[in-house]
Amino acid sequence: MTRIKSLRQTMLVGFLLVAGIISLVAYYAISNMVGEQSRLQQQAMSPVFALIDQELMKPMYVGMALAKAGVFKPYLEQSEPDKTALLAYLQELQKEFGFGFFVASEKSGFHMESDGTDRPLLENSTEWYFELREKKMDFRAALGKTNDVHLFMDFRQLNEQGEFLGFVGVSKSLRDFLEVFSVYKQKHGYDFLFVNTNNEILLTSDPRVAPTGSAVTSLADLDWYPEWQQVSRQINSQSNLITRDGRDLLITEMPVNALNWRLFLISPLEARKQAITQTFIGNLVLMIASFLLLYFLVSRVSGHFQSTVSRRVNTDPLTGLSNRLHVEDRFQALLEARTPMSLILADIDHFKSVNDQYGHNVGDKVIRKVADLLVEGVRKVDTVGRWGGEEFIILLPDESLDSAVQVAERIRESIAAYDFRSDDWQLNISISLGVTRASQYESLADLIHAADKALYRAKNEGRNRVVASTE
Ligand SMILES: Nc1nc2c(ncn2[C@@H]2O[C@H](COP(=O)(O)OP(=O)(O)OP(=O)(O)O)[C@@H](O)[C@H]2O)c(=O)[nH]1
Repeated sequence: MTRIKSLRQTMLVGFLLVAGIISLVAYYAISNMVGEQSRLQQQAMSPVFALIDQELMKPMYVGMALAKAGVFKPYLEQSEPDKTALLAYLQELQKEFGFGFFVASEKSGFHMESDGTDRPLLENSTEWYFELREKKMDFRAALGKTNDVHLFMDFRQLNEQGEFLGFVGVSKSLRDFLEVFSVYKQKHGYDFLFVNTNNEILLTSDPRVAPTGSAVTSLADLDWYPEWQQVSRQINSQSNLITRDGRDLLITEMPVNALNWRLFLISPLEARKQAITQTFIGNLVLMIASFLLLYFLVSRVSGHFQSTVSRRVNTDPLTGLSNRLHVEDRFQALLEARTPMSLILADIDHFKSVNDQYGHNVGDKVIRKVADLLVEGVRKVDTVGRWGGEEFIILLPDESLDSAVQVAERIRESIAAYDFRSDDWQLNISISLGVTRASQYESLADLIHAADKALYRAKNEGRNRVVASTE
């Protein structure tokens, strides 16, 4: 009972241990995946912020600072400003910051750029100026429609009295953007698109949809956009997975508030998948190892349980010999295998007087010792069982009656010669044995009946002897 209880406890502890390991591994696996996903997400995003900052925000803030400081106002307030000095100033700024600067004067009606361009402000050639003036816009970032497309950031200029003086600002060639973008694309593996409120693509790393002097591509013209829009509406997410031509694309939308634009990041998932697959394989190996451990533990525990149970079911508790059940099973197995065998039935002589004289404990000790001597006297293939109180049975496969009689005789002698003793007792013990041989298809009961008759004769003939069955 105690053994079963401790077995149960071991199993419980084992299961708890393995459940704990599996939970830990699962937790570790999930947090690893999430961690990996976040790492990749961050890895993808951080260069984008650097890009926006360096390529867009910096020109915008420089333009804004110059406009606010009013550095061009002296030129804008004069009807005939010193254009040579103005151009020199614009060029100096371009050299300093690495992008273009421009001034468009309402009073003297010209538009001058740091690359030397100087053109009159006319409704049919500088529409942007008149459009911005009409709309009274303070700031706008837009593409200039010339052959060499530029991004212009225009800042409105007013004098002290609030009268309109013109526009000043910065410009960057789209070619410059494309160069920077292709470096980013090569390094980080994704495309990006900047679109304005009209969904027009203003800046992009994809030359196929980059604006030209004559045409601007709309977001709606891109093959992935309708599906992306539908998914993002459905699940209310700005980051969605789209499959195009067998490729998984993760497309993320982010607002660029300062410019009133939106940025779309299009990243193919192959590289990300590889990293996640690696993490997954690592976790899978851990999982399998845990399951193997669980399997190992369960089979160890169940194996132990099974052998304990089968030992308990098949063994006589006093002697450790096979019990009746096991002897019967063993006999059946030999019968089915058509193995010829002999059978010995042995009984301790005058055992009642041992109990009566020395008590049951001494009687038990004698029974145990006789059992040991029986086992010592036979082969490994033979089965020694306790049939009743002081009665034993031995199955001897492939043994003829004569040799079984010889075995019985040897055992009898060894027991008769053994000095059964302890501090306060000493006994002469003998056994009587009946031997029989099984012919095919005989039942165990029949065999025992024959052996019992022989044993009965041995007892009658004076005990401490072997009698072979004559049946
Ligand atoms: N100590 C002990 N005694 C047992 C056990 N099983 C049976 N006995 C005793 O064994 C004795 C068997 O006695 P009997 O069958 O009368 O025969 P016997 O005294 O051995 O005499 P013979 O067999 O005729 O030589 C009885 O007293 C039983 O109580 C056991 O497990 N332990």
